[in-house]
Amino acid sequence: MSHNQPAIEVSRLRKVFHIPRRDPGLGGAVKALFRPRYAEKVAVDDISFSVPPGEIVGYIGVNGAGKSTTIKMLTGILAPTAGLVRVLGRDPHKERVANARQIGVVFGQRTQLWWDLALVESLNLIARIYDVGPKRYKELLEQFSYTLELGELLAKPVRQMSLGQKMRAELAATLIHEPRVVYLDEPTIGLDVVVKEKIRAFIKEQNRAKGTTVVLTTHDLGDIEELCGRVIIIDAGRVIYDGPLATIRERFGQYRGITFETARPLEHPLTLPPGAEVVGQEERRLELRFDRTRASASQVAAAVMSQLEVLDFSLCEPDLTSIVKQIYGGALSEARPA
Ligand SMILES: Nc1ncnc2c1ncn2[C@@H]1O[C@H](COP(=O)(O)OP(=O)(O)OP(=O)(O)O)[C@@H](O)[C@H]1O
Repeated sequence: MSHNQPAIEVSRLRKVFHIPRRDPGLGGAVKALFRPRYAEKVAVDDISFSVPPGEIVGYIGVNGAGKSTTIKMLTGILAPTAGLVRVLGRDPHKERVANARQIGVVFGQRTQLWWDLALVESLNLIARIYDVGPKRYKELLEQFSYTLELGELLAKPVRQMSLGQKMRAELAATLIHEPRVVYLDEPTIGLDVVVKEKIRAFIKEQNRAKGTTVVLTTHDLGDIEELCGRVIIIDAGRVIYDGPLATIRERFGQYRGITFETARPLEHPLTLPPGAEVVGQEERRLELRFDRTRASASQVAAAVMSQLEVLDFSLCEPDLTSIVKQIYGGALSEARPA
């Protein structure tokens, strides 16, 4: 691979799924058997981007946006309907074996470890499958044991591990053959803050030390904040933003969310300070958003509490759904969808 060749290149990529459609009931089942009909679902709709070697890029979007489908085409599991994919210069679907040697994948919920084997035995096997030399393997095992704190986990079978332990084990297994490109799908989902931090530090270190290219899919904006200089936001199969995280932070860091738990459901409209608005409401939960340059959290809280009996409230950072909504609303005029 030459120096200026991107690690990943995707051009006009499309994936269309054909979903069998049938009328309800037995009649429908019989009819479908003889004359199957299909509905088309365009999961990835003309996506292009390229990732230089050594970059950590956040690939984000709300549920169903098309992230996993893109990753599956990048790993070679799925063939594109149209368009081009190149990973380290290869077509990942046509050259699956060669591609697999140089990539690593963590899919949040699934495991590549042997359920009943002690972690170290799984790692031994994986190292052998990927031809990791014994000396290098020993070094890596030591490094990983240190940064991922694998210590007493090495002797433990995966079935006995907690969620956070499993994820640390999974990362070790994925990186033990030193892949040049790594796809991480929700690597910190469901984990507590301490484990999240460990995992983020590990990813950062691998990237810095080895120039590993990382594509990170996550709903956790904390992961993105800490790891990614660049984000690609997709929605309904299309790229709606591709650029520095800093731009997103500047434009949206302005907004904060505040959620109230109230004694009774809201019955009348609220009077709020300028820059504050209600964005969600259900039963006894009230979600507000406010512009930090125009109102403070305490002003908003005081206004709500003077009109409603509040049991509890919490502040939150802007989430992805609200960012996507604002992009559609024109918050990033240079990145508006076509
Ligand atoms: N094998 C399949 N057959 C039919 N439709 C599919 C298939 N896989 C995905 N889809 C559909 O394609 C769209 C994109 O799905 P995809 O899994 O890529 O989204 P995602 O962004 O990864 O979502 P999530 O964050 O929920 O994982 C969804 O509407 C989904 O229902």
